[in-house]
Amino acid sequence: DKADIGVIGLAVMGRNLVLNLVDNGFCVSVYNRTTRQERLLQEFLEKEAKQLVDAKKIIGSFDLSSFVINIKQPRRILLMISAGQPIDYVVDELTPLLDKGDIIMDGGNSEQSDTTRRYRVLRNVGLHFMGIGVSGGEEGARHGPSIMPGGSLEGWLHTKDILQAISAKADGKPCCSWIGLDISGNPTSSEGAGHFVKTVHNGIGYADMQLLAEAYHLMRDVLNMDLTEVAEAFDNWNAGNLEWRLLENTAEILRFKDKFGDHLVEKIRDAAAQKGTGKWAVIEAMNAGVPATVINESVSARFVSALKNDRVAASTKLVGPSHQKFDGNLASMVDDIRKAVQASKIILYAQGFMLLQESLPRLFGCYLNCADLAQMWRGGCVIRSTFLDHVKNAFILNPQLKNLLMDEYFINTLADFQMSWRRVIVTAINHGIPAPAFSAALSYYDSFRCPRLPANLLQAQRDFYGAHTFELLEQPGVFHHNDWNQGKPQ
Ligand SMILES: O=C(O)[C@H](O)[C@@H](O)[C@H](O)[C@H](O)COP(=O)(O)O
Repeated sequence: DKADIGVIGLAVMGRNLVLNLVDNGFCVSVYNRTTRQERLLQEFLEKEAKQLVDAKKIIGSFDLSSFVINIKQPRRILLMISAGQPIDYVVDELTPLLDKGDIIMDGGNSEQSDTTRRYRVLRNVGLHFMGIGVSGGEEGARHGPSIMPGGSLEGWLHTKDILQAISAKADGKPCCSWIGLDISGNPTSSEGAGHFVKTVHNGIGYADMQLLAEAYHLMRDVLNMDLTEVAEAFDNWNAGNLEWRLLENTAEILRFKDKFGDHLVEKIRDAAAQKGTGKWAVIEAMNAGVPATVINESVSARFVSALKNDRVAASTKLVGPSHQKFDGNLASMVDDIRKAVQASKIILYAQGFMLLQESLPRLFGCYLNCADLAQMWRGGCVIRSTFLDHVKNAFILNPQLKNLLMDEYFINTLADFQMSWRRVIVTAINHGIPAPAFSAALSYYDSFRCPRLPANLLQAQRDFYGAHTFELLEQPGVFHHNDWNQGKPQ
């Protein structure tokens, strides 16, 4: 029997997706470039594949042409390899082996413009290219990731059944639906839109993680809570109405003790790495003119953290507030921090969805169904949480909603939480604890709800030094230049 689909790349994500595909009854042709170091295919066939009920469901090939021959036509091929050059390399090798109508899906974290380029090149030779965002790590790949498919609509028509079968489910619905609608809401091809949605997902993930890191920093260094107490607090929050995967994982991390009985997390060097997706999201936000300040601060916080040695040196020179013991009510401050996390999260998602709504038409000439996307992120992915139900409801109530902050549920939640939020940031400032994501979120909130920002002065300054002109309040759209030297002695 020929395989239903082919998978190239048997590292963590690839091989777990293969097992997930077999669990869902699909026969899979597998291939992995064999290098001296890597005998992933050999190992996979000898280990995981052997343990399967029906090992015949996996067809291993040590060369690309037999890998291709083993797949039913139109062939559906999923690449689970590192983004960048390796994709171009494999696509160039594959293309001559394929027939018109075959489909290549890139399931890695590729940059959207690379995906758009590949989509256009392959379209010209009759092949369907899709860039699909896959989120959820090892566990997600094995038991159901969130899948964000974009690119060739024709390709989707042939892969929808497989991708929705292996994806996570939330409320019984797959966390996988097509990304790319035309102006009247019909599905349309969308070039790199699927990967761009994944990039923004990751940017949001960075900020979700940063918010929890800032909460932990305050609870550990200002409230002097030990990590087990912090983990308990996080579990209580999760038992409440959050059900937030990252929060669950973070509590587990805080509890984890190494063989010496010490909290491992406290031994980890505080210099955060990043592979690029968060940065791409920020760059696109700048291009789109969208203030994605919470993601921006979270990416920058990783850059600051990476200056570990400089920070240690600076800590002996730069003066902060004298240490004061926290003398407030611990339980209410912990609850204030919970509200600060949730309020900041609302701002973060409002900015994230605005970035997507602004960018998809501009970059890919297509539109997004935001309620569908909230459903896609409701299960399987790194950012999954019941919070996304409120996002989904907001867009079901008003599909044209431009900013989540104008949705009733979020307006009321922010009204309830804002004073706690302010207390937390003031406490952080008074204790010299950095809270870039909390602060950026609150600043955006106060800016967005401010009818008169001081940007009138910015316009005057720009006109003063560069004659860049300004509008008058009573005459929007008409630009004036003022002679700021008039009346001055020449
Ligand atoms: O959604 C996911 O499953 C993850 O986000 C995944 O894509 C990956 O773990 C990140 O890309 C790592 O990102 P950094 O290395 O940049 O933190």
